Amino acid sequence: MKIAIYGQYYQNNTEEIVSKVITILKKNDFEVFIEKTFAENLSTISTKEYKTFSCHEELDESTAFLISIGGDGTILRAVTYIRNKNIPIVGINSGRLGFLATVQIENIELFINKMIQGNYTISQRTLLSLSSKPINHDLDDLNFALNEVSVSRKDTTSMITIETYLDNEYLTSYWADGLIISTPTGSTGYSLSCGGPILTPEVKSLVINPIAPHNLNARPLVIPDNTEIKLKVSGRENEYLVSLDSRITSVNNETVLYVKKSDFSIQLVEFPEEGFLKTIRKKLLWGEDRRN
Ligand SMILES: NC(=O)c1ccc[n+]([C@@H]2O[C@H](COP(=O)([O-])OP(=O)(O)OC[C@H]3O[C@@H](n4cnc5c(N)ncnc54)[C@H](O)[C@@H]3O)[C@@H](O)[C@H]2O)c1
Ligand SMILES: Nc1ncnc2c1ncn2[C@@H]1O[C@H](COP(=O)(O)OP(=O)(O)OP(=O)(O)O)[C@@H](O)[C@H]1O
Repeated sequence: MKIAIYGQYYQNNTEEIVSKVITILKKNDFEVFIEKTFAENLSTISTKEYKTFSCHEELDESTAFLISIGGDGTILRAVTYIRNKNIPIVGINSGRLGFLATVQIENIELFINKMIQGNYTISQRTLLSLSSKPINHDLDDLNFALNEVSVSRKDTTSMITIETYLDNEYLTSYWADGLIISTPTGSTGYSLSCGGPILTPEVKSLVINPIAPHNLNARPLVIPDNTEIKLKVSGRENEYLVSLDSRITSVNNETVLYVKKSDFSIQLVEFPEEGFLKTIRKKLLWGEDRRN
């Protein structure tokens, strides 16, 4: 069986983490594939010994799991390799928060063995896809997001106006720094920081959340995830920013954006000991009250 390993950064402890993972995988006769740039930085790993992949086309669809080593940012990047291949992601958290990457370094052996033995569940995560009129080639290839699509002001402190339509029906024009359209997964990311609600991962909804609206009655709105959202942006500058997770580009004000649920989802491996409810308690200190 094939297993892919992906990491974005190389740190002091990377070597140790990767060799721990590989030792277990080899013991269980897995065929290991490592992302090329990541593998080239690993001095104790011979790239000749392992096959590598350097783009999504080179990641085989028959890969049983992709093990992501890093933080949440690394998982977001891993998604750009997996796309619609249905390869489940196991996130080892060597980063800070590790909200999506739930396996802590000290538990690598325990959880990789659980993965091998099938003691896990799959959490299906909705993604958003983005299209535009006129077509913008910067948005062509990586036009999907696990967390959110956002628009925001560019090169100005002046707010932008975001005319918003749901299934072609006018909703409102937000006057704000920007607007976030978040998936349930993204509801604990940027949207949360802008006062948005937390959605449990399997909820079939999206959140539309203005960024710092200068208005007392603009609140986050939860909508069904089969809604198509149309955005028309205007402002003092000729361009605005569009982000998809950690990726960002500029588009001009004539560009109309269409955001909708992608036709594929991402599978996150979830271990019963590290489920979503425990994660929000542990990592967001959800509901913690020092008086009790
Ligand atoms: N003010 C904010 O809170 C803010 C601003 C911009 C982006 N972000 C988030 O950062 C993501 C991009 O990640 P990056 O690594 O490039 O940026 P980064 O380095 O600024 O890290 C962002 C932080 O958000 C956390 N995070 C990311 N996705 C999360 C999720 N689904 N649930 C809980 N926490 C999550 C990460 O653990 C990290 O601590 C975006 O998709 C967005 O959700 C947050
Ligand atoms: N391959 C790696 N090996 C060891 N440590 C890593 C590796 N990749 C990332 N890290 C650590 O994780 C940090 C954050 O990584 P990443 O950008 O993936 O996550 P993030 O989006 O900042 O989220 P988080 O808050 O979960 O760390 C890095 O600055 C580094 O300290």
